Amino acid sequence: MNKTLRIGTRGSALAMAQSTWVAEQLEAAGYPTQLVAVETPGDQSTAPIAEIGVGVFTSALREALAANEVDVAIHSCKDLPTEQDPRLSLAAVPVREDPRDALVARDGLTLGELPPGSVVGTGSPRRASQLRASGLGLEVRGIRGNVDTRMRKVTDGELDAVVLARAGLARVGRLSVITESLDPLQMLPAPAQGALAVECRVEDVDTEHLLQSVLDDQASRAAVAAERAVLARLEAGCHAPVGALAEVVEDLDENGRVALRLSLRGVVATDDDVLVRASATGETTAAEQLGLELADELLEARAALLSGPGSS
Ligand SMILES: NCc1[nH]cc(CCC(=O)O)c1CC(=O)O
Repeated sequence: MNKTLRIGTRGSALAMAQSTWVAEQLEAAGYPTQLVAVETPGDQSTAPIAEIGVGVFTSALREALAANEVDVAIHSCKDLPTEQDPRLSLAAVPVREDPRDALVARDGLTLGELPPGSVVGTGSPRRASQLRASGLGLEVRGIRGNVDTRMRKVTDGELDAVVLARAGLARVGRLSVITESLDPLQMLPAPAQGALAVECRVEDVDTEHLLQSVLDDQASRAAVAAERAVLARLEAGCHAPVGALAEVVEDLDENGRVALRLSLRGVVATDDDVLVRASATGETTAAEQLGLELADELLEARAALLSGPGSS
């Protein structure tokens, strides 16, 4: 098979970097590619993402793919809605970037060095809840815009710091602006942060196999499946901010033998920024099940907290 693969991409610097990387992998494996620009309403809007919905960045690309205008769609996996589009197949989850959130602060400061009252910008309710729960006395302010717009607010002195996905900065070659990569204990990343999702049409099995064999990474796919299952069940049960992170680790299986297992952590915030946490370990082959079980644990713990002694 040597037809040119048409790769649909958004025009932002991050999207172009991601699509170019995928194209390079495919070209290196002997498959000719062509990048096709697709505009999405999410790139035009300046409203908070929490209001316009997470699908804004991905739906136009998915429509172009379903309509056979392109053969491959590349998304940031964390921007993808949790329900699979029945017309499309998630053909590959490539090796994931470092999933941590990153602090970009004035004067090279780390999170712990920011004095109480410092103003930290983020448009993400998940990051906001974890920042307010940190006990550092930080003031959180909502922001949006591309990486440069957000960072300019720090250099201009309007904000003391912003929190961004480390992976986004890595992909556009801007790791040097980071003043601290935040430990997941302090800031659990969004489900699937740092991972790409590569989709094709469900009936295009040749492309599906090709994408899978060249690009798919089993450990990244399992981790993302577990994290997105946490999100899917929590979306159904409440609308609170969610963080989740799964990692493939060496552990003992049920028979006491060393095996690669999936270690999963989750956090959900209450309306007044109390954080409820849970963790679990399971088979990499049952990633989704592990995520669903962890979500149930989080929902129960959250319900117990909200109805517990002290509340009326
Ligand atoms: N919500 C926008 C978005 N979608 C994916 C990334 C970064 C790359 C990634 O997480 O894969 C970002 C920017 C950010 O959160 O700072």
